[in-house]
Amino acid sequence: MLKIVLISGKRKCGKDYLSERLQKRLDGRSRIVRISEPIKSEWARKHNLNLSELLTDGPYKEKFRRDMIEWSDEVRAKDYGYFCRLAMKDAIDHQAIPYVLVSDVRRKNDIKWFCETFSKDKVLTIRLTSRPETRSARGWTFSAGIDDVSSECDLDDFDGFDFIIPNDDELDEEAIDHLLDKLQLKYK
Ligand SMILES: Nc1ncnc2c1ncn2[C@@H]1O[C@H](COP(=O)(O)OP(=O)(O)OP(=O)(O)O)[C@@H](O)[C@H]1O
Repeated sequence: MLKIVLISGKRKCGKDYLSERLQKRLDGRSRIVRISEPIKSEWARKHNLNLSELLTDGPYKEKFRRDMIEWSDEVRAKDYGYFCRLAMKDAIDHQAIPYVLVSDVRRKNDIKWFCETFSKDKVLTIRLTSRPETRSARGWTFSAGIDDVSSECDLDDFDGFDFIIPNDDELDEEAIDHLLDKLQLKYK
């Protein structure tokens, strides 16, 4: 049965890290979907930029982050599901893979779109939290226009998460299995 896990958390809380750990443990039963992918691919096409560099975690992505946020907000204002729909297109076409891990959920409207589109019983929400010191040690520094806008803060006051997971320490295999058990996702 299709299950969609929506993973959110502030920058450098470990959303990608956790998604990859879960995917590895689920061994072929899951795929990772990133809402930022269609944002980046449309942005790259529009501005004739290098998409593969934009998709990696580095200075190139950071250089365009603020402008991409502003532009994608304008698109979302007209259609809040626009990027979620594009990001999920391939995943829906490959339903043989039962679990989808959405690794960069940032807004209440993202959650709303998934619940409306797939029904609430298929959707699980995770909020990852890390202390500011932990995030700094992972390379985060506060940037005005990025850390104080809705793409980063909209979910701060959302109180409907199914699971809130602290991520300050190394997650060992037992911790990953424990989380998968809580999510009721099957692994071997
Ligand atoms: N529990 C953990 N143990 C060890 N390293 C971790 C852990 N969680 C995250 N990291 C590391 O911290 C860094 C930031 O994590 P990650 O890229 O997953 O954050 P993110 O929330 O996806 O960030 P962003 O929103 O900026 O894309 C990565 O180098 C990742 O490997």
